[in-house]
Amino acid sequence: MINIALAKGRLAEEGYKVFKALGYSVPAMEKKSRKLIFESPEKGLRFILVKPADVPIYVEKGAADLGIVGKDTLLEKDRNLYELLDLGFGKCKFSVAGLKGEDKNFYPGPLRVATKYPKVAKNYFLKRGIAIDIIELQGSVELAPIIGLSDVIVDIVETGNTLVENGLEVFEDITPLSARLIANKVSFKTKNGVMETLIEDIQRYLHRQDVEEKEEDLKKQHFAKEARSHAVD
Ligand SMILES: Nc1ncnc2c1ncn2[C@@H]1O[C@H](COP(=O)(O)OP(=O)(O)OP(=O)(O)O)[C@@H](O)[C@H]1O
Ligand SMILES: O=P(O)(O)OC[C@H]1O[C@H](OP(=O)(O)OP(=O)(O)O)[C@H](O)[C@@H]1O
Repeated sequence: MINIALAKGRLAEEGYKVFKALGYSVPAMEKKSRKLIFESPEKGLRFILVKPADVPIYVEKGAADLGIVGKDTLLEKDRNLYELLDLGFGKCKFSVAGLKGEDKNFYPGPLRVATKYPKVAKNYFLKRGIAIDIIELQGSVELAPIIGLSDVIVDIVETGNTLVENGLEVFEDITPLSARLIANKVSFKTKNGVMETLIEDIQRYLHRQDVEEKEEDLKKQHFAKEARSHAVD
């Protein structure tokens, strides 16, 4: 049996879609419920739904053989495991942001930084040689600069809507992020045959997705060109 830890929330949904597309569906998972564990003995899989921040520890300790989690969580938790694949969904970035128009020179500091990701923030500002005070929050970090709790935030930005709607803007981008497939180091060796098949299946699926996306882009470009040429006629 292969145990797979999925980060409850947006990544679990996308992650499950990958397994479903590969024929490893577990119909019970598609129903709305409060269940946290789903087995498919005939397919040799068991999915467990855990808090995003807990996925790395489940995998490091071997409670899960595989996991799907954001690169943001991997950078923050820094656990001893294998990062196998970039799954291409859950795309966003880590940024430093603050009140619009207040992108001040960060010196002399210390800069007050509100974040759910203290390790990432410390590493980033350490490399920049900027002294900081971390204000660790569990969410809604965009509030901190608005009410004067911090000078800036370090957080995930996807569309940028949360920043805009709260009168903030990106000052600096730190790094791009996306969902990753991770593995327990021992399971990777001992359950090698089954794991390898699963990983190869996922790789083939990602490749197909990539090709389909490129074809779709080409089609869009073609139609846009046609529309432009008709407009000129
Ligand atoms: N706006 C976003 N766009 C794309 N991916 C995101 C976005 N926000 C978060 N993610 C990714 O999804 C993961 C899970 O985020 P989600 O919002 O579901 O849970 P969370 O708020 O981090 O955790 P919790 O449920 O414990 O509060 C993040 O770790 C990140 O990789
Ligand atoms: O750029 P956007 O598309 O607006 O997305 C960014 C928002 O998404 C995440 O919040 P989440 O929904 O996880 O809520 P949280 O504040 O509880 O972390 C992140 O912390 C930002 O607040």
